[in-house]
Amino acid sequence: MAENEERLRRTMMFVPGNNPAMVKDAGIYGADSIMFDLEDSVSLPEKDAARLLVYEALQTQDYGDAELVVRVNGQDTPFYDNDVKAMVKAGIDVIRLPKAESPEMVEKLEADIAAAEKEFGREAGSTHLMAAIESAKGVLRAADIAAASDRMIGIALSAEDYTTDMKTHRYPDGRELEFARNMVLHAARAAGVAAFDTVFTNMDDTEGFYRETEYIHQLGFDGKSLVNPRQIPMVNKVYEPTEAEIKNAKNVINAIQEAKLKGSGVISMNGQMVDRPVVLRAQRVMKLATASHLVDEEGNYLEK
Ligand SMILES: CC(=O)SCCNC(=O)CCNC(=O)[C@H](O)C(C)(C)COP(=O)(O)OP(=O)(O)OC[C@H]1O[C@@H](n2cnc3c(N)ncnc32)[C@H](O)[C@@H]1OP(=O)(O)O
Ligand SMILES: O=C([O-])CC(=O)C(=O)O
Ligand SMILES: [Mg+2]
Repeated sequence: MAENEERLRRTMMFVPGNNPAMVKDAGIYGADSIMFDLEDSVSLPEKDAARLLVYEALQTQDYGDAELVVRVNGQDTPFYDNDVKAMVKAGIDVIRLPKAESPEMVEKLEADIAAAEKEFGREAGSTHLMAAIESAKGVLRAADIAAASDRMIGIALSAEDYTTDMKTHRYPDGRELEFARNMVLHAARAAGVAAFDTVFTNMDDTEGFYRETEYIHQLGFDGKSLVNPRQIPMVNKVYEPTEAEIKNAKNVINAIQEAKLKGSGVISMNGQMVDRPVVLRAQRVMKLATASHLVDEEGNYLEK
């Protein structure tokens, strides 16, 4: 799973699986991950048609470097088995389990994926999975859910269903989500997987979207689930390191390389101690700077 752990996942865009135009064009907006939805954006009569459409698109469309994810229907629905089989057969990168409430649910998905890989001649272990936490039960078991499978790439908070379960709704200040956000984030970090914040559904409230994204970026989330392509550049903007952060990160990496040549793991740079955590943070800044096209191949800041 090494290559997945290293992936940037700032933007994971939902694409309704029953909408041919959206499914076809989903690759043009530059999302880090494209998430085809077979669950709540697809009405019951359209479930089979959506699965067929996404299956076909995965065979024929070029989605570039984007990670391809599908949200299957829940394990308590008659659609789940066919969803998992078809998506593994099509070679999807990641299956997202909605409404995850226990590690046993993740283990079931893992077993179902493994069986499908065998049935359809896919490489064993090549299909990854993630879980969406959408209820009080799920939040309270987030740590066990996040650690339940070697195929796990991340867990996501799903606040629309979660606030319904909690008998509240979403407020502009997001205080109703504080506990869940912190639980999901800590569970993800403890398990060494990615953490995704929930969707923001008011497309006209740009200010509110920026406020929420800045907040979850500050907390430490890897990124957000999105519902609209207009949200992608806004998230990327928030995750873009500043010129000062990039220049400092480059200096840190240079300094630690020099120190290593002299056999030391810790040095002082402009009076500031530089050790492993500082270097790891600098490496993440450089990765985000590269993704934002803000540095050249040597990591030098590109003046705008
Ligand atoms: C609680 C939950 O489960 S949330 C997850 C499930 N929900 C979803 O998946 C909803 C996904 N989003 C959408 O369907 C739409 O973005 C809506 C309904 C929210 C807004 O739709 P619109 O007002 O038409 O969006 P907008 O005008 O910004 O669309 C601009 C372009 O982006 C496309 N687009 C919009 N949303 C998406 C999307 N999620 N994926 C791919 N393309 C999209 C539109 O088709 C349109 O393309 P065009 O210019 O070629 O015609
Ligand atoms: O995963 C998400 O953010 C969307 C979702 O299903 C929810 O909020 O219930
Ligand atoms: Mg939901």
